[in-house]
Amino acid sequence: MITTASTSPRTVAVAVTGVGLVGSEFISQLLSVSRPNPFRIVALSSSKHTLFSPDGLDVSTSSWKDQLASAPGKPAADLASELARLVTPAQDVVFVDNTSSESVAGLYPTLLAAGVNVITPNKKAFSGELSLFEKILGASVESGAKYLNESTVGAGLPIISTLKDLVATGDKIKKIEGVFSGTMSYIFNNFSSGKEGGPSFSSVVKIAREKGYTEPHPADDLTGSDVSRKLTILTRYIPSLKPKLPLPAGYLSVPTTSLIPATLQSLITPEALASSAAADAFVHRLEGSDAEFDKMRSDALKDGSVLRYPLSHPFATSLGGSDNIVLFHTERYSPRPLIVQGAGAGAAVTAMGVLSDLFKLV
Ligand SMILES: NC(=O)C1=CN([C@@H]2O[C@H](COP(=O)(O)OP(=O)(O)OC[C@H]3O[C@@H](n4cnc5c(N)ncnc54)[C@H](OP(=O)(O)O)[C@@H]3O)[C@@H](O)[C@H]2O)C=CC1
Ligand SMILES: N[C@@H](CC=O)C(=O)O
Ligand code: NA
Repeated sequence: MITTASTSPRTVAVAVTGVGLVGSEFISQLLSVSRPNPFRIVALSSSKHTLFSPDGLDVSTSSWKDQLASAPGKPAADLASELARLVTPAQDVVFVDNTSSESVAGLYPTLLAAGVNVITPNKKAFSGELSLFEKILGASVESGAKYLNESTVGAGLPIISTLKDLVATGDKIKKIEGVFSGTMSYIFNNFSSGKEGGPSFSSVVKIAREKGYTEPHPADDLTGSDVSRKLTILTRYIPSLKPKLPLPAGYLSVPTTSLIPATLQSLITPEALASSAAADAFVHRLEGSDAEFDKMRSDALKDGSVLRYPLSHPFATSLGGSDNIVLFHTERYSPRPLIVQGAGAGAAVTAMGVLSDLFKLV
């Protein structure tokens, strides 16, 4: 819980779990916060190694990776218990989950119940079983600890905060439309730009991955499940759309069309989606389907379309890079919608969203 009335300067104990693309960039941004930096890093952890010091780690941008690599492991649940013990009326504790792990997401209710704030770009807890989401809400209300997840939709773009503000101030959401995938945006902006020919589909997916736009396994983007998760997250902030319990296992409310070629379908299993070796193999195998995607591109052009919209649609040519665009049509923002647009994927903008959530807490 964050309080404002205090006579001594407060510091905030921050534990960072997941030090991949977004996590590393987040640590770098956090360590670069201008003085006085209110944040003290008490833990850094990957799935194999954990650095933990209740008084604050002595780490720098150039040293933390080596320090972490030589540290022993600690299960995330044990770290959660240690963090719970750090919560006192004088000390705020924040758990920052930069993984895409469901098991780490499953710890949020326990952390929140113990008064540990949770900040994350991980979509799993907010787009999976509704019962987990409800436990998160309940634990947060009961203890006063906050959870903030701006980067789960549109990376650092203010989409969740905008939606929450609209709802909290009594506006009525009529429709939300947009482009919710940085990866899809990048792929289609570069693969099918409305001109004859162009790069191969697999090469563009590979570059999107190298640029850090894709999920750890790019199939999570190409199946549409990443977009489905984001839309599910948004629906949960719209009171009139709140689904009713009980929901079937694995429930996701938003159906999407998959771009995975039929020949590669068998590679997409839950185990594969959690494996970086499987992700490498998948991207490699995608080359075998390039001719299929070339044909889709030229067929679309013959119909006066790019591979997502007719050329006349504003989204067809007005977006570049990994841009997302979200149009909120509401009672107040009508007939012209409130529009949020900008890069919707990549380490820098995602970590910025996570760090800005941290600033919102203090
Ligand atoms: N990339 C982007 O543009 C955006 C990403 N996001 C989200 O940000 C999150 C991170 O993405 P990204 O950095 O690209 O993914 P990465 O795969 O690069 O990083 C995730 C890290 O989590 C670690 N990890 C996995 N399980 C655990 C665990 N149990 N405990 C500690 N660490 C663990 C993995 O490493 P190891 O197993 O080696 O420890 C890995 O390094 C994801 O949830 C993603 O959906 C959200 C918006 C945009
Ligand atoms: N893989 C995602 C990253 C952000 O959520 C995307 O491409 O949008
Ligand atoms: Na966002």
